[in-house]
Amino acid sequence: MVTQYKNLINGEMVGTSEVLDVINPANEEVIGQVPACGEAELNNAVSAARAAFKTWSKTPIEDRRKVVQAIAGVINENNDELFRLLTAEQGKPHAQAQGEIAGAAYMAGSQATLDMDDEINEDTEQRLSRTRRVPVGVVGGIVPWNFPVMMAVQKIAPALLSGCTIVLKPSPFTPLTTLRLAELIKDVAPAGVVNIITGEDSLGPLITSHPDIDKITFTGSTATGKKIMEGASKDLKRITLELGGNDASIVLPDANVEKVAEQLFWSSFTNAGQICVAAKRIYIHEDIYDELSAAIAAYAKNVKVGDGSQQGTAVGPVQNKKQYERVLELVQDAKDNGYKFLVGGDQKEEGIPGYYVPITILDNPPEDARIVAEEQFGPVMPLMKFSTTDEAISRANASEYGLAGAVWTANPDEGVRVAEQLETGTVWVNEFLHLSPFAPFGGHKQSGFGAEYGKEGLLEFTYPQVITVKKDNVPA
Ligand SMILES: NC(=O)C1=CN([C@@H]2O[C@H](COP(=O)(O)OP(=O)(O)OC[C@H]3O[C@@H](n4cnc5c(N)ncnc54)[C@H](OP(=O)(O)O)[C@@H]3O)[C@@H](O)[C@H]2O)C=CC1
Ligand SMILES: CCCCCC/C=C/C(=O)O
Repeated sequence: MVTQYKNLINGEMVGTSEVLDVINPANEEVIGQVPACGEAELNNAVSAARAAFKTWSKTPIEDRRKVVQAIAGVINENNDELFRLLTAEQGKPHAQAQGEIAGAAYMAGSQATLDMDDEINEDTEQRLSRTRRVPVGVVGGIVPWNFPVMMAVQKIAPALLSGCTIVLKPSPFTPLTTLRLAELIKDVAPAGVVNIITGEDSLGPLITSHPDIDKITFTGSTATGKKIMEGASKDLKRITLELGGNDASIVLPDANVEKVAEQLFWSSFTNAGQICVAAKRIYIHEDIYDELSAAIAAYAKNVKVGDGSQQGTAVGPVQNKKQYERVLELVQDAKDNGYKFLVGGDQKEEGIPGYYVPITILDNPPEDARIVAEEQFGPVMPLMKFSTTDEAISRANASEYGLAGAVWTANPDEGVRVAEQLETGTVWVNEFLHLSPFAPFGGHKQSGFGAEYGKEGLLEFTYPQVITVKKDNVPA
């Protein structure tokens, strides 16, 4: 008997007669069914959020903070149950799933400490002008399948703290952990403040163009981001878009090969490479290219790809069939063009269920190879050789994306000099995949706009309202 999950609407867990199957990518078996909501259920959720907004937006921020902290608390308390379910639906190995759940709780708890105090613009004898922040209203949150819990919480926490209410749609590929989380949220948040609904691919566009939703916060592909912008333009909804990336790492010649090989590997292969900020193009200086590429390949050969619930698995399957086929297509294109593979290049053994892509590392493919120029979003790592730092910077910047990047060097000052020339919203020097709840995270160019996290991320859920009092003109 397949477990039936319900949606959270107006403080109640509710189902629908139509349901959608959810598949475990490690074995392609159905592991749960979720409601297939349409317009009627969406309208109920939006009405509940609108009604709750009246009170929630007037609730003191200190009380809203407590609710966000309570959400962080229930996530932490239920890590053990949540991470197993997350592995089953998303595919990531247990340790990484545990990390995502703990990370989501940490991000929510930390964001709960943020403030949006009034700011004084002018305080003179003539006038007092201040900016206050007012919540935008009902938020529609749309999230993908690579970090379902982190992404859900990343939308819910700042929305609630700002005084907004939310209708959140998980990806139909990975809704289960979020719906379990919905049950936990039901017990700690007032009815209607958080609503979580699932449905077929018609649901996202319905949310985007719903006349009573005031803002969309979205994480996913650039192509979908553009559609959302279009759908939201009718009512001039506020939007925050966290989109794709084709993030470059630059390894300068003074980098210690032994120290960076393993870290570079995980900057590309964590979550089977399905991270917007994963390193997707690695530029290595020619002086250390042979040694470093050999060290990465040697490390890769001992990494186990398999079912994330099995001990020893370090890289799980790709999350869904569509993505699996896309990654295989890019690998096949590289083969057809005769590019050299240091590791991988073949498909999994025939007859084994699951969306497994063997670890794939390419040896110096050209810039215009599809596997370099496109966002792979899979367990794939092209290594490329460069001669001068300026050349590496210019190749790194030759992308329509601008999400993140990294520089690896024994000289952090030089790392910062290079970082400042990269056209991305985040750059790490001798670090990877670290996001802070206190720093704005967002893309340049076609990686989106707006920010999440930090005060900037919180303010995205608000309108500024400027109140000016003319002190010397009181008509008394
Ligand atoms: N930046 C990131 O973190 C991510 C980037 N990607 C990139 O996107 C590629 C495709 O992945 P895919 O799953 O198709 O990602 P999408 O961007 O299509 O999907 C992400 C979310 O958006 C929803 N959605 C899709 N179309 C619309 C629409 N027109 N209006 C409103 N919501 C919509 C999806 O729901 P539904 O499935 O029901 O349509 C899902 O909840 C990947 O290969 C990868 O390159 C993917 C995931 C995350
Ligand atoms: C271990 C890395 C955590 C990154 C979480 C943020 C991911 C964003 C995205 O893929 O959109």
